[in-house]
Amino acid sequence: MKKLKVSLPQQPYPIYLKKGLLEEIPNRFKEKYPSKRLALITDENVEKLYGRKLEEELKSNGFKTQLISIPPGEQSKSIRTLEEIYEKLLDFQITRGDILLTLGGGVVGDVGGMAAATYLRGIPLIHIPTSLLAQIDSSIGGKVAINLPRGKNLIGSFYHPQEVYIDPQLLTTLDKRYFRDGLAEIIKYGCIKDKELFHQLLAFPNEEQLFQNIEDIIYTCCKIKSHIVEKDEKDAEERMLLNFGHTLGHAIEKYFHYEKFTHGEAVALGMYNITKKSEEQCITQKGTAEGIKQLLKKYHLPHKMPKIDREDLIKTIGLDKKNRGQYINIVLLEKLGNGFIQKFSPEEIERMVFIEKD
Ligand SMILES: NC(=O)c1ccc[n+]([C@@H]2O[C@H](COP(=O)([O-])OP(=O)(O)OC[C@H]3O[C@@H](n4cnc5c(N)ncnc54)[C@H](O)[C@@H]3O)[C@@H](O)[C@H]2O)c1
Ligand SMILES: O=C(O)C(=O)C[C@@H](O)[C@H](O)[C@H](O)COP(=O)(O)O
Ligand SMILES: [Zn+2]
Repeated sequence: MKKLKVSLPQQPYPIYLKKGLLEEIPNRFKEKYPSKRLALITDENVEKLYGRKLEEELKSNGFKTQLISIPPGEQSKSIRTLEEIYEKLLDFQITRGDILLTLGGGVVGDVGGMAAATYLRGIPLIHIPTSLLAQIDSSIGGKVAINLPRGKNLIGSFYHPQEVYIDPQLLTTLDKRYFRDGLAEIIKYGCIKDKELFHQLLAFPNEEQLFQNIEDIIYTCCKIKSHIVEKDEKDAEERMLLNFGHTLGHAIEKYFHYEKFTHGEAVALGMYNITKKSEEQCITQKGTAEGIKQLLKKYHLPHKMPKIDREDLIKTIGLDKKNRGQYINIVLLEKLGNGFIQKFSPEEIERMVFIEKD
């Protein structure tokens, strides 16, 4: 078992990483949380694969549990789904002395975490991430959110879990498209902080070989994210680096109504196209964009900007949470492995997001 820690002064929490960890959870909880009642939030896919079995085993270990299953996919990051979760938590009469467990990908973690952060003004939360993206990104750092039609993650909070349990074994059932979603965020870490990781991803002959090394890759990503969150929990500066590719990426997701592109695909588009632009403006070292393009193509992630109404794009970018006053903060690369935050005026941003056809 590998263990990391997010050492936040008010609420440090452990991250456990081990193949087969899911099966150990009922016994671990029996020792750690004997009298707690557990609400288990998952989605309909993960419920069938893992949720029902986990609930049964928790029950046979004496826990009173309530399984709450939401439709899979981005559309569940909505006020309507959140309200449905609230109603079920109310029926279950969960209290602040109990635990809300999320078992799923980033969508379950975000909307389930939002419920934990707000129901009764806060219920203790534990994440059991089941997608690659959730294991290397969304289950750590405390960002929880839902979308509005006009913008991504516009409603949310910083609400950290008490613990995170990562079982890479669960990735064996993950659809390739969503495995690649997680790869986009791993590529992001390589771009902003770790060029060795970037080159390692390039060096794997194929996804199968990469998967052989997934536990070490997950550990590396969790370490990078934990370190950044410890330095800047609330996105004041350094943590914005984790948003590389997201200014354009979130605008793309929203423009296509959170349907056409997954989050990882949109972030891939954002990372490449903003770097192409910043290279053209001699902000980024020549050749960086081409390197990103090669890696995205290797793992079947998109790089060609879809046709988007410019006004809509500019308007959505104007809502980005990294903005401060009239200025828009965008994460750029000086070179591979070295991200930084650049401030743009609204006029300057027009030049940055006018994307010619590739
Ligand atoms: N809070 C954060 O810090 C943070 C970080 C990154 C991304 N996110 C958010 O995460 C979301 C994307 O997360 P995602 O890529 O996990 O998408 P997701 O939660 O929609 O999961 C993708 C699909 O895989 C299925 N699935 C999940 N685990 C599975 C498994 N083990 N086996 C088989 N199927 C499985 C799900 O049912 C779903 O159909 C976006 O909303 C993004 O904004 C949040
Ligand atoms: O944890 C962070 O900080 C991130 O930016 C991680 C991102 O990968 C993730 O998509 C996050 O939800 C985006 O944050 P937001 O503040 O732009 O909603
Ligand atoms: Zn992301």
